[in-house]
Amino acid sequence: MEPEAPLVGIGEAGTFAWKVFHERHPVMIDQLCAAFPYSAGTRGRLAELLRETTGGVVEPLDDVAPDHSAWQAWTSERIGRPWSECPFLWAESYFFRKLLAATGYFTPGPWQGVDPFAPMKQAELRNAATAETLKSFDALQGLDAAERDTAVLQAAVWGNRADLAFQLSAGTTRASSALVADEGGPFWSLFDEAGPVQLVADNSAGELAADLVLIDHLLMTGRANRVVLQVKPNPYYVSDATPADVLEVLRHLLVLDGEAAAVGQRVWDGLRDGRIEVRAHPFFCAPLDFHAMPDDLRAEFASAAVTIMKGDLNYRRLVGDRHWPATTPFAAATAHFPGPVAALRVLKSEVVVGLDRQALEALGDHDATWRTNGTHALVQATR
Ligand SMILES: O=P(O)(O)OC[C@H]1O[C@](O)(CO)[C@@H](O)[C@@H]1O
Repeated sequence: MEPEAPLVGIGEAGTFAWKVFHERHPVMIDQLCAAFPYSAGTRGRLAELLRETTGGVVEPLDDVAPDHSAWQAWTSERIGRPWSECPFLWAESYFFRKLLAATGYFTPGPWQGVDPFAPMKQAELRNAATAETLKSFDALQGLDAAERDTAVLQAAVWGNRADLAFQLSAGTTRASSALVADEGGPFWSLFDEAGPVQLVADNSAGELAADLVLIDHLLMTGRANRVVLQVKPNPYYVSDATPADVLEVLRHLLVLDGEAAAVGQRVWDGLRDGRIEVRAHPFFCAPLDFHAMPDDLRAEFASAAVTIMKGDLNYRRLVGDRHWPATTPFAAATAHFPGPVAALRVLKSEVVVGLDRQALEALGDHDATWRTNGTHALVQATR
């Protein structure tokens, strides 16, 4: 593989990453200011954040949050440099960290610890589409084992469409078409004997509910003897799941009927007896890819029988947020990862690897909107 494929950057006007900063972020900030009675000071800081990140230079953090020194290390090289020169992955993460600080999330006072994205996540959890997804879990009971494997996997993959940052520009009604890589067979063969599984979650609400169904299924079928559900330590990328969101989704499942409630109860019991554990390593909000993960997290993944990476952002962090040729083998792009790994993702950014040439030709690489418009997904797996 090419080790030096260029990083995706945010500087080139009109590119997908540039649009995230110049078109999507202003909409998101407007939504936040409509959802909360933020003071003029807070609104001013949010406006300044937009100005800084779309035309300014990288400014240091001015808060004293517990993660301040970690961020100093992650940002020191870029302070004073134009945002337009920054890699997309780095820039987006720092944007969200600064956004939290601007809302007072880290400052003692009434806004400390208030998740600015909570209203959106709660609305998503209670909307009609999520209700329909949760109701559809009832059908699992009537399926045979192979059909149930397929249904649970599909729900976990397509659940990743429920991403509020993405919906800000893509709209909510997209037709699903296809899996650009469909390695369901290799995915299930990773679980040839029961072992500990790591599931690195992405979004809350319907996606997290589908992830809990997958976790329950792995435990119920004896493929996993223990599952660690990794979530974000802080609100991030709008709808990413935090520990508080896990509880919110679980409580929501428990008051429903049917299979959703049954899964909720089994997950609750699993949390109580230790077969399921929720963790929120600080690195999951770092502006770095998984090549740079710290030793303790690497050791966690190394001790897992299988790690499942959910979603677009985790995919970018897994393979590196670079302009890889799409035919770069998934195994080569993830060779740095310390154990068997699978990716379940709806495509919402340009990065993709592991496609065969024929599939790529059929998709038409001259019009690359399939890479970013949320109509395509993938299941990839490697030992
Ligand atoms: O929730 P997901 O699947 O990680 O998607 C988030 C994606 O949305 C974006 O913020 C913009 O598409 C990407 O940067 C990111 O990869």
